[in-house]
Amino acid sequence: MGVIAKIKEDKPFIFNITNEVASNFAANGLIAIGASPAMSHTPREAKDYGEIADAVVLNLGTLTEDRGEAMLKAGKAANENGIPVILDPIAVGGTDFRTNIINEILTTVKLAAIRANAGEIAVLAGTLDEAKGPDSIIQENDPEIAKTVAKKYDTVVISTGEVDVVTDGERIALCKNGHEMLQNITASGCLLSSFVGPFVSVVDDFYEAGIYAVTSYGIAAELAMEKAAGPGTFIPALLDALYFLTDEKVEKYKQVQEL
Ligand SMILES: Nc1ncnc2c1ncn2[C@@H]1O[C@H](COP(=O)(O)OP(=O)(O)OP(=O)(O)O)[C@@H](O)[C@H]1O
Ligand SMILES: Cc1ncsc1CCO
Repeated sequence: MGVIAKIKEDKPFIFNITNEVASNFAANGLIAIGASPAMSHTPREAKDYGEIADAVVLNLGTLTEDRGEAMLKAGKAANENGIPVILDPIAVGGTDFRTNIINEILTTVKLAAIRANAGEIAVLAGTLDEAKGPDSIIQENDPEIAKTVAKKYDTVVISTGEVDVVTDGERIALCKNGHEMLQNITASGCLLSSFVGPFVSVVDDFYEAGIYAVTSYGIAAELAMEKAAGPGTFIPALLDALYFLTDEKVEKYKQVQEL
């Protein structure tokens, strides 16, 4: 059975501690691909959700003390139950508050994948001091930098930009699907981070799951732009394209180069 068909059959439960900019969009995107999302950010239910989810997504966008605490609790509960955890370290290096919590997550939670833009990945690698802001791309997407981060944290890295890099520290794929209109709406990266959730829940090899997720998302963006007039109409068109995406379309349109 194809990966998307399996997601539609399993309806994986994706627990998201995400930011309020992305929350509604990410929930809709997850429903569109066939997953079942929950968004919550209180530390009081993070452990319970972290124990029963099929994947957990930790997104540092609009960070608060409570959200940081909830992320650590959910991440640890997921680890204890063998549930994959995805980290989106938004604007790492930008403030001490978020950098410290991101470092605490990185050192105490085992991650299935880190999904971030190329600038954020460079900060995690130590080759750049700060990722400017949540929406910025300030850096060429360098596969070697992504590989360094994957090795450092023993995880899959999904480093996004015009070309997305997916690596587990050994294997590297350049994923070329996508559309620049993704840059003209907010939270397209946040939705992608949540979107990786259902893929790591149904594909055991998280590197392959990452490739399939970014490629599917990129193809949906390309198909959406066949209908959209600009950023405003692109958002619903992207949700439509995610809803109608199939494994056959992914096979037909995928542009993946393994190095
Ligand atoms: N120049 C580009 N051309 C085509 N697609 C792009 C380009 N830049 C980014 N993308 C795509 O946009 C999506 C989001 O990636 P991006 O690197 O912008 O994440 P981000 O900065 O974390 O986003 P956000 O903070 O807005 O949620 C990815 O699917 C990526 O492939
Ligand atoms: C704009 C914005 N601010 C905090 S999170 C977020 C969404 C994109 O990262």
